[in-house]
Formats: sequence, C-alpha cells, structure tokens
Amino acid sequence: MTAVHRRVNSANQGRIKRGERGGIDDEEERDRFLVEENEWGGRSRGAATLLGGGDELGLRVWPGPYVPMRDVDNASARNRLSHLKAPRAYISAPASGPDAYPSPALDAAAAAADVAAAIASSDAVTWAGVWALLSPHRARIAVSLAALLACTTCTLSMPLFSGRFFETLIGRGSEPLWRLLSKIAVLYTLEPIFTIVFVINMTVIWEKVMARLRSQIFRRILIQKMVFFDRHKVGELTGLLTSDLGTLKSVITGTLCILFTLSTELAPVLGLLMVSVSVLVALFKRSTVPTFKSYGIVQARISDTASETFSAIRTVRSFGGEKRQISMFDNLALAFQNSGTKLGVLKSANESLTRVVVYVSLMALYVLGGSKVNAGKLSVGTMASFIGYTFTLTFAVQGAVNTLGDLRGTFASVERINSILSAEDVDDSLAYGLAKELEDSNGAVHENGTANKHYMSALKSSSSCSNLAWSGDIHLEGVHFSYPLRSDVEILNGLDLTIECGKITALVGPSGAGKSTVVQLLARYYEPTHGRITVAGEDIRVFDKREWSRVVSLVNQDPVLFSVSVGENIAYGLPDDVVSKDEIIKAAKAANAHEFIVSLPQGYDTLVGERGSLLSGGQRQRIAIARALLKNSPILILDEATSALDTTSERLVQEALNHLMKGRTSLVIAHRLSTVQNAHQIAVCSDGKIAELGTHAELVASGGRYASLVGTQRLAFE
Ligand SMILES: Nc1ncnc2c1ncn2[C@@H]1O[C@H](COP(=O)(O)OP(=O)(O)OP(=O)(O)O)[C@@H](O)[C@H]1O
Repeated sequence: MTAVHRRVNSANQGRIKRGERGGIDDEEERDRFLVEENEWGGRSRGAATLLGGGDELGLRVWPGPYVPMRDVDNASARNRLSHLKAPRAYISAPASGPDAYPSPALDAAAAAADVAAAIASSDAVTWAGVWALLSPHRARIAVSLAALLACTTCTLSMPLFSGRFFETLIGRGSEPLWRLLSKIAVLYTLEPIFTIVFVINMTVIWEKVMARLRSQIFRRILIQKMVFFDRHKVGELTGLLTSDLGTLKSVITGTLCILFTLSTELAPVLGLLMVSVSVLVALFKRSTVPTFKSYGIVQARISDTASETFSAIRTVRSFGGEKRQISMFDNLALAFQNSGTKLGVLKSANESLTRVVVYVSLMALYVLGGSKVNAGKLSVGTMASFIGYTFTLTFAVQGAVNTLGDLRGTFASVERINSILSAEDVDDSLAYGLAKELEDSNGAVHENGTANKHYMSALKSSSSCSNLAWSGDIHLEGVHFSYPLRSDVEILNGLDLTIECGKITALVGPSGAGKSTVVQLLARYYEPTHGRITVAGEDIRVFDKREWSRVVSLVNQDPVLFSVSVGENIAYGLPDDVVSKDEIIKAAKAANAHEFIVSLPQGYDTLVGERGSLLSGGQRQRIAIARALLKNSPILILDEATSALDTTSERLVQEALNHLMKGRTSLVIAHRLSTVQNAHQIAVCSDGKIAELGTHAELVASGGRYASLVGTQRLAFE
C-alpha cells in the first residue's frame, strides 16, 4: 500500500470501518469505491486536501490543522486527526480558490461543557453561569473599573470647579481665571477618554459573554426532544437567541453604569434616593413583569408569522393568501404596539415618579440654599457646586431607574428562556452521544467526563451498533405509540414487523394508517410508548442517538437542503468527516445527479437557495440520494421518495434508489404500488397494525386489503 493509499484510507476510516465491520453483501461495490478513491488519491494532490493539508497548497481548508501524511498511521497522528472532526465536510477543489467556503471551527471544549451543563442543570440561564462566563475577563474588568474610577472622579470634580469658577467671576476666588479654566479643560478632556476606555472594554466583555450565552442556548435547543420542536415555532426559538438575550445584555451593562456614578461623598444622598427609587420599582415590578413577558411573546409571534409567511410564500401566492397573512401580521403588530405602549406608560410613570423625588430635592436646595446665600452663611460657589451635584445625582438616579426597569424585562426574559428550555425536554440519549464525542475530540478522559455520569453504563459501544445494523434484522415488537402532543390518540397499537437484513420491505396502507410514524420511530425522532424496536435482537435504545443516526439514512418526499452549495449539501452525508470533491462527484454520479449538477452555472459550487428552492423536486431528490450514498449507512428508509416526481425524473430517481438500496436493509413507503411490487416483502399497515404481510404475488392472490388497494389503483400487473 502506497503512502497515498494509506492516507486516503485513513481519511475514510470511519466509512470503511462501517463497511468492514458490517455484514454488507455489497463488499465488491465498496471495494470498487475505495479503489477509485485510491486511484484518484494517487493521481492528484487531492489527498493532501482530504486530510487538511491544503494549507501547503495555499488553500483554505476545513477543518483544523494540517496533518503530515506520513503521520497518519501512528497513534499520535490519529489523535491529531481527531481535531479534523468539525461540522464541515466539503472541500472545494483547488480550482475553486482558497476562500471558496468559510471554515467554521468548533470549540469542542466549550461545546462539550455546554452540552454537559444542559444535561445536568434545569435552567438554561443562571446568574452563576453568567458570572462564570465573566470571570475569564478579569483583567479587562479591572481596566474598566480603573477607567470608571478615573471617570467618576472627573465627573464629581466638575461641580466643584464650577463653584470656584463663579466665585472667581464675582471676584471672591483666590485662583487666577486662566489657571482655573485650564484645569477645567483638562478635566473635560480626560473625562471622555476614560469613558471611552470604560465603554469599549465593557462592550468587548459583554459581546463575548453574549456570544457564549447564545451558543449555549443554541446547543441546548439542538439537543431537545422532537416534541419540543412540535411544541414551539421557529420564530419563538430564534427569538430566544436574539431579542430575549438582548434584554439580558442591557441590564448587565446598566448595572455597571450605576457604579459609574457612585462615590463615597455622595453615597448617603444617593443611597437615600436609591431607597426611594427601589421602593417605587418594587411597587411596579409585580405589575410589569407580566407586561414584559407578553411583550416578548408578541415579539416572538411577529417574527414567527413573518418567517412562516416568507418560507411558505408559494403556498401563500397560490391560495391568494396575501390578505390573510397581512391581516394576521397587522393584528400582531397592533398587539405589539399596545403591549409596547403599555410598557412605555409603565416605564414613564416609574421614571416620572423618580424625577419628582429629584425635583423635590432641587426645590429644597433652592429654598434652603438661597436663603443661606442671602443671609451670607453660604458662598455662591458652594451653592453652584450643590446644584451641579444635584444634576449629577439626577443622571445617576435616572440610570438606576432605567437599569431596574431593564432588570424587570430581564427577569421576564430569563423566566421565558428557562421555561421554554426546561431540562425535561433534553434528549438525554442524543445529548449523551454528543457530549461523549465532544469530550473525545477534546481529549477528555472519559471515565471522569461529564457524559460518563449519564447513560454510560447502559449504552453499547458504537462498533456494536454498526456491526449489528449491517448484519441483523430489525424487529418492531408490539409497538404502541402516541405522539406526545396528542397522548390520548394511539397511532400504533401493537405493531409487529420484521424488516429483513439486506432486503427490501415495503410498507403500504391507507393515509393516516401510521406508516410515517413507523419511520419516525425507526429514525428515533420519538420512542415507542410500549413495545420495542430491536436490531439483531438488541433494543435500539441501548445505542446513543448520534450513533444510531449514523446507521440510518432517510430519504423522503421533500428532502430539505441547506442553503449552501450543491457540493456542500452532498457532503452533509458525512457531516463530521473531511470529504473530497471526488467522493462527492462519485456519489452524485451514482445518484444520477452529476449531469444536471455540472450543467448548473457554478457546477458543484452552485448555491441551492433556501431549502433548495432553486432546484426542481427531482433534482433535490437526487442530491438527497447522493447524500445518503455518501453516508453509506446499513439501514435505509425511503418515505414516498418518488411520489412527487414526473415520469422522467421518477425513472432517474428510481435507478438511483435501486443503486442505493443494494445490500442495505431497506424500508420503502409508497402509495404508488407499482413502485413496490418488486420488494422482498410487502406489509400492509392499517389502524396502527400490520394487517397483511407477503410478496406482491402472495398478497394479490390472498384477495385481501392489498389486493383491493391494487384494484383501486387499477394497475396492470402481470
Ligand atoms: N407530530 C405529530 N403530532 C401529532 N400527531 C401526528 C404527528 N404526526 C402525525 N400525526 C398523526 O398520526 C397519524 C398517522 O400519521 P402518519 O403520518 O404516520 O400516517 P401515514 O400512514 O404515513 O399517512 P400518509 O400516507 O398520508 O402519509 C395521523 O392521524 C396524524 O394526524
């Protein structure tokens, strides 16, 4: 084996292993696949690119550092290769240029910590967590505080100098006017400089903290159970990452602004005013938290409605639904306006009351101070300083009121984030798998890792999952299931089915019988409420969901593509591996997609638009098949994969599917019975059970439901 062969093989380690371990019949095809790759590796510098060595060629390569080829076979190189695991797979050919695609680096340590924290803690945002995020920025905080102190000193000295200025003007000052004015000028210059240092440092710290918080929440959302996504709309969830967190940011910055105006001199007076303000705020708080909460909810609904309308724009157009969407949006905009107005009124009432407190203080100062100046007991300068300080105090109090007002908004936001992202909805089996992988790639010792505390003892190793899936039958044994949001309606009631290894099983039946539900259980989007699903006799719940997802490929009627290039969409079949362009081309060729792809304006680098909207249904379907081919998983589920296609596309897609199904345990769901008549066995699903099972000929001969379905479709069989 040449060095290049070794490199290519190592890079494809994961996929090859799956093939080697498993009992796939199609050994020959896999060998061909590898030989072709090796040939390619020997011909070009592609292998260097494959392993992240593109830096050598002046390319920007995903992901991670360059690994010298000769190192790949030894253990230390394998460790280094683990860094290559990042959520990016597709490498453009050298011709695409160094910046063809951005490189998303993954901070595995932070991600592992976040996932582990999500498993362990019930609240998504805790003040202790925010504090922990702040602590690495201690040096910057110290600089900020020093700047704050300097700035406060300048601010608090200003009224004193104003007083002296008036004294000098009326001829009672001891200092020459020019000297006084130059001191004031220095003060006025330094104050904004210190302010800039303070604000810039605080902004940098907070942007960093907010970015981490956002990542934490995104990760937490991603590991929720499927029911969570049934329950919450997209806008609501994206709102958590934008507006709700935005509120959190403003309060923390605001709190620091209070410090900005604190001083020992003014502490008693400020303290007194703060007590009055706190009392006012406390009185308001009870009534305003719900208002803030409903404000957040309406805001989320608005973004929800907008994103839903735009993503379903074709449906809106075809039904002439513009008026309806506009009125829905207008109603929400009105509700948002009302809620905003209510909030504004409450805020201003709160602020006005505080001002009243300040103005009363000022009036007292004018009356008492004025009479003392008249009586000659107080100098004009001191009186001017007092007035200056009172205004300083006014700013301070207003800042405090705004901050406390924001605090109420923040309480509501944190409450909202935490109530939506409750710990019960975390999918432990998925979170465990993810935490384990992240800790592994971070080099964490597993026995002490956080992931270890959960599921570790119960779950099987990844190699056994792949081995069993390649070699064993799948059994659905007495499966009962109700969707969590409709727990009173039983969709499957005691369904038994054996899906034979390496063969094609078709699942047919009337609409609503539960066929797609079986798919969702096999994909483990949901778990059966009773009964179990086994592979080679092993309950599939003993595998973590990340591992299970690698052994199951799903191609459905309307495959969703990401709004990136065609090549990147195919490479998503192996999202954690480094995939060469040649592998992608080969998968595309096998999926009958290569020809149409190269005829696109930028070939494999053509962007597919949102959800793949710039491609036809048949083209999307073939890209999805190429993606599944690249994934090379032992279990394949086709849910109405050809039902949306015209005859030409269907032929092309069907050919691609036949290629894909070869040697895999396949479950095919189809309404059009002509597409499943050659399946090894056909199961008729009815009322959440398997009513009939056999080959096409057997079922037609038995004259049961299948035969009548065939009759209904008036197909000319045999
Ligand atoms: N996420 C969900 N939450 C609640 N109920 C659901 C959900 N998905 C499907 N259902 C319900 O489950 C039942 C079975 O649906 P399923 O999609 O499995 O049927 P099907 O046999 O695949 O139908 P079709 O052939 O029309 O696709 C239906 O009554 C449907 O309303």
